[in-house]
Amino acid sequence: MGMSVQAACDRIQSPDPKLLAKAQARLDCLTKPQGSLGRLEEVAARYVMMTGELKPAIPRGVVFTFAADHGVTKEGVSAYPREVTPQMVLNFLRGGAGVNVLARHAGVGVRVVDIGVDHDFGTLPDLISKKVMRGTRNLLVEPAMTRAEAEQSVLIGVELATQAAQEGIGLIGTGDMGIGNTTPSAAITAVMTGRPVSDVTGRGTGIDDAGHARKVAVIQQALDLHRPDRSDALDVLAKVGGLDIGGLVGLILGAAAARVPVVLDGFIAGAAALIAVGLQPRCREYLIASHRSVERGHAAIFDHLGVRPLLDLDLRLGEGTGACLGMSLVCAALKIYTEMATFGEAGVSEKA
Ligand SMILES: Cc1cc2ncn([C@H]3O[C@H](COP(=O)(O)O)[C@@H](O)[C@H]3O)c2cc1C
Ligand SMILES: O=C(O)c1cccnc1
Repeated sequence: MGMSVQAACDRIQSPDPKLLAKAQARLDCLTKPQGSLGRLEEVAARYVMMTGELKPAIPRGVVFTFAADHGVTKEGVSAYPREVTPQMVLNFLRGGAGVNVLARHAGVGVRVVDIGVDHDFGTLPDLISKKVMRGTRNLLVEPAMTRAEAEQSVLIGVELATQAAQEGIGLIGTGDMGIGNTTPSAAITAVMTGRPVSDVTGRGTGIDDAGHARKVAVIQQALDLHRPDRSDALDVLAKVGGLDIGGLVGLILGAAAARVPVVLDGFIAGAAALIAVGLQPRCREYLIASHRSVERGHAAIFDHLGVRPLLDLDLRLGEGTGACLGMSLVCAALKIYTEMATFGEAGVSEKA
């Protein structure tokens, strides 16, 4: 691969705000009261600014679903057993998971990446095999990853996003599959936003009150033990993160460097975004948040990033399900931008 995380960050440029104004000027000529398509207008204008395409084609979209296991599942922090991670990977490859259905609905592809599942899949034609190791270590007792392992996970995401951009993919969505991954996501959120652990820790797959209390205690003990340095986002990712989250961090950085907009899924994607923005604040400009998840702490991520989600559907699944819906809205916004008639073309009178 030969690239460092630093080099990946350095390639990201801030978009030109003049493009936003140009796009808004076109939107204001379309046959509707000014601003009446609200956030669809904002999304279209931001897409134009991010990509630099003043007449954008409707992009081909792909959701990358990063799958990995988490050592912290030993502590009883999920309502489901660890074996579900590889089982769901096979479900993704057969097209039977929630993300497959919503991806078909949205007209986007799904690419499944094994970045750290604790299972030997052998060779499966449609699985992107990038296993760093068979799951992270238990963050309650030791760092989840070494710094080198965390970097490796990020660089895998960078490489996949870079390749997708080279293929002409114009919209990238984030997806995750990893039993236990709301625990590292909450840990990252607590560190990066500075909020108390109990404020940003939710029920994930649906743990009960006792399980939730255990989850909060596990995260608090891990933070007390490892003291991750929030000014060094890679340190946070390594000590209390996950391989799936690392892949998403790289996906965001690689997409931003290629000027490909990234549609974030739920809470796990939000945690990855906190790390990516911690590494390179400029990548924030390439993010579109699809929805606000039920998971406690997601709102704190949006507050911290200054990002506003498009949808609020009480989703709490992950996989990239919300991202698919968000990508469909991005395409709707771009069709408005490119297909609607202007006042001049349609002979409609403008505002008095
Ligand atoms: C059948 C099934 C399918 C899923 N697809 C995504 N997740 C989601 O739930 C997990 C995170 O929640 P927790 O931290 O509580 O384990 C992740 O795998 C996430 O992708 C699923 C979970 C299950 C059980
Ligand atoms: O917000 C999410 O993406 C989420 C929430 C709970 C469980 N899995 C994923």
